[in-house]
Amino acid sequence: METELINYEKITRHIWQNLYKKTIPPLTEAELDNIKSINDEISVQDVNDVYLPLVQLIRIYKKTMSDLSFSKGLFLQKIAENQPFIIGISGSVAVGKSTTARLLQLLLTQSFKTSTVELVTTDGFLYPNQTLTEQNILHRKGFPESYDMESLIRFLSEIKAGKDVEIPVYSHEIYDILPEKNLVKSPDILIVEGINVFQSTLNKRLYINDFFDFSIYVDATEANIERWYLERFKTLLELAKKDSTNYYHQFTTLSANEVLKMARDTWKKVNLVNLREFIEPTRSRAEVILHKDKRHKVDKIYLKKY
Ligand SMILES: Nc1ncnc2c1ncn2[C@@H]1O[C@H](COP(=O)(O)OP(=O)(O)O)[C@@H](O)[C@H]1O
Ligand SMILES: CC(C)(COP(=O)(O)O)[C@@H](O)C(=O)NCCC(=O)O
Repeated sequence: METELINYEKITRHIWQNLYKKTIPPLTEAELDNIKSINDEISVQDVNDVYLPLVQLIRIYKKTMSDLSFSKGLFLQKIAENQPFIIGISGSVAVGKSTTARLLQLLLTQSFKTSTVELVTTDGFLYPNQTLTEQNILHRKGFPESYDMESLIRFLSEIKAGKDVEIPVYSHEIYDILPEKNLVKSPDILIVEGINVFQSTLNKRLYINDFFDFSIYVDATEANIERWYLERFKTLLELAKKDSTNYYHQFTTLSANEVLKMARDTWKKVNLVNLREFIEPTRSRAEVILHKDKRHKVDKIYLKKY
């Protein structure tokens, strides 16, 4: 990991948490309640020590992006359009991407009071089960070939151009793309979260990173991520018990041991393979790497130097 991250500044939590400490106002009760509504396990200490300084850093990137775009406009003797600021968040399945993304959406909404902040997950760009089955790659769901990357890039390009865009939605409950679409109204800030956001189209001509103004990789050890995956799997099955339309309902009659075996199998044969072959190799495309310990507490931060 250390040579791979040669162009990163490694920052301990202790140093990071003291950055900007005096300029950040403490969270209000209402703001704390909002955070707990995302996931009541999120540590308030982490929000204060790690995520609020991160928001300050994003503020710097946003200002720089807008200054550059203004200067480019002067050079071209054209009035620069206001472009949305796009943040990409990647990492393994079950590492905590969606929790981080929702937390960041909330903190950015609170911090940039006049800006709209939208969040999109890239699972909506998975091919529908029918297409995956026709191509005999249903078992490869989550791997690069299972995503319609051209569509994802078209979406990002339209958002950059300031348009409202309709996108497909994936349901974990149904385990497929839903028939209805979601309208993403042209935002000031867009967060795009998914295992594939630092990857390219299959022909390697276009890289999704080119659309990002800031990017985060959420990192942890394989053993911890596996544990979070297994725990989440158990919760999903619990929730599916009463809902016969849920994809996981069919597994709710299995014994606890059988469930554990099945989840371990999926982790080992699908998600771990995907992590090692296609997700972790994209880690060094992120501006910031947030490394979490076994309790989801961020213990190390890496910031790209150049
Ligand atoms: N900061 C956090 N604090 C506590 N639990 C977390 C945190 N981030 C993620 N989790 C838990 O870890 C599991 C995986 O998180 P999730 O955001 O669903 O991952 P991903 O979107 O990467 O698949 C979930 O059970 C979630 O509740
Ligand atoms: C839909 C996904 C490919 C996307 O992962 P996510 O962006 O939700 O982390 C993944 O959650 C998934 O379903 N993988 C297939 C193997 C499994 O059922 O875990």
